[in-house]
Amino acid sequence: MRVSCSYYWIVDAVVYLVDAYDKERFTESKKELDALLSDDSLANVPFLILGNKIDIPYAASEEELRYHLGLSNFTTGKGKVNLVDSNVRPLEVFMCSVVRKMGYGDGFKWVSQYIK
Ligand SMILES: Nc1nc2c(ncn2[C@@H]2O[C@H](COP(=O)(O)OP(=O)(O)OP(=O)(O)O)[C@@H](O)[C@H]2O)c(=O)[nH]1
Repeated sequence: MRVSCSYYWIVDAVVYLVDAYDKERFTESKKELDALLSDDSLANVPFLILGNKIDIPYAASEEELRYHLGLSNFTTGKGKVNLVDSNVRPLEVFMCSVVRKMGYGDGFKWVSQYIK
């Protein structure tokens, strides 16, 4: 059963939270992410990918997560990057720890520049 379309109507951005510690589920995470990225109703919507649980030593690094999610060549750059005329969907990976309250703030700041 596919229910994802019932989660959103008008979407300014997608925040996709991945457990960076749960390496066995990276394939599943990639599959779900790919489905969202290829969804026509989300075309051009900025994607913030958060790699969570980096307080755990064995958690994947940012580079590892990019690789396993197939994003190595698709991230558009941190900081202020003007993509207005480029027709490129803003997409970036930020690592975070929700329990330590760190990392996600930079991600939300980054994505907010693309929300009108
Ligand atoms: N160490 C650590 N634990 C966290 C962090 N964020 C959430 N957790 C813990 O992880 C446990 C499970 O939460 P999630 O991984 O979010 O679980 P879930 O996504 O609902 O479940 P799954 O779909 O099975 O992964 C809870 O005990 C959380 O407290 C984090 O940043 N660091």
